[in-house]
Amino acid sequence: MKIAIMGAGGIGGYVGGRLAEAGHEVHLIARGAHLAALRSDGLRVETPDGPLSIPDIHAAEDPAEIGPVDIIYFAVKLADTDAAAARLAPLLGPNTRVVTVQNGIDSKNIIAAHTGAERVSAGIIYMAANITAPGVISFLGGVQRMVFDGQGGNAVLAAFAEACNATGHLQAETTETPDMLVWQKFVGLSSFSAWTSAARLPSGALRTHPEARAMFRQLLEEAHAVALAVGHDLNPGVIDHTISLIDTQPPTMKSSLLVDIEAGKPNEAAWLSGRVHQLGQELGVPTPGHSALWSILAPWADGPPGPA
Ligand SMILES: NC(=O)C1=CN([C@@H]2O[C@H](COP(=O)(O)OP(=O)(O)OC[C@H]3O[C@@H](n4cnc5c(N)ncnc54)[C@H](OP(=O)(O)O)[C@@H]3O)[C@@H](O)[C@H]2O)C=CC1
Ligand SMILES: CC(C)(CO)C(=O)C(=O)O
Repeated sequence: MKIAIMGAGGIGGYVGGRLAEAGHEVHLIARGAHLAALRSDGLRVETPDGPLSIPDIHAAEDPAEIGPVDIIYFAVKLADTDAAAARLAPLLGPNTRVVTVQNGIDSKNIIAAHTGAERVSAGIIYMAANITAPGVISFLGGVQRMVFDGQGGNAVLAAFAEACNATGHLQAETTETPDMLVWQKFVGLSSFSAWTSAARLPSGALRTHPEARAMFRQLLEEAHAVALAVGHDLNPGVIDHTISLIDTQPPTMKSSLLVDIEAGKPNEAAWLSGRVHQLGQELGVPTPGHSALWSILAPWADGPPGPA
């Protein structure tokens, strides 16, 4: 398949690298020092099973250099979504689909405003990866699973899921109920990311602490109540499911939000815990835990606060 990766960071760089390794025509869209390194030295992905190196990966800044593709795998941070989606036109052919597994509940609508809703397949990804140096992605190991909208058996999306599975690393499936999955992840991740980021601690140090553990459940309950108020009839089992998921992951696990804060980067808190707080206010659903943690995280949303 011909695949463009819009945003070749932790997620996009890893997924693009695996698909290129499997022989697909993958074009990474990047910028700045990362683009320069991709062009001069290629892509390097560090994994617990050893490094993956693709010296001749295609890397471009301008989508017009690439032309129409089968799949646009859309993986910029949420704050960059509108600007990046506005640049997709040269990549669109008659059957092109845009797969977004970005966190939060907003990316589908933002992208659709530029491409038309029929092209956008939204979903979720469970994996942890980040850029550790220009041209270098680090995958920490563990789960690497994505699920995205199959749009009633769309052939391009089905072929993309098959291509991912055939890498022997990525696990992909399509679903006909993507909103349910996106909201389930939103409930879990808005809570997990605020919990780990406000404490500046990985999950292991929090999940064994009784008060911190109780706060995680409270955050999940609040986000679940917001989802119900919006009209997403999520099973309350999502709360225990998320807790047991976190309990079975390595104790060193951090949210991508905490990784960004520690790296001094802008972060997605406004789209996660901040969004739970905002929806709670609008819908009259109490969210005291999220509101408190969002007030702690908000000054860091655009990067480290300046001097007082
Ligand atoms: N990382 C993770 O473990 C997980 C992330 N996610 C979600 O996946 C999405 C992507 O996250 P992640 O991979 O961490 O993000 P990264 O910040 O690692 O990568 C995004 C990349 O996109 C680049 N970019 C942004 N805008 C443009 C543009 N207009 N043109 C070219 N390049 C651009 C960024 O460049 P620059 O650095 O210059 O801004 C950066 O290199 C997010 O929504 C995140 O929540 C979901 C699950 C886990
Ligand atoms: C918790 C995790 C790593 C699960 O994929 C995630 O989605 C994130 O931190 O953004």
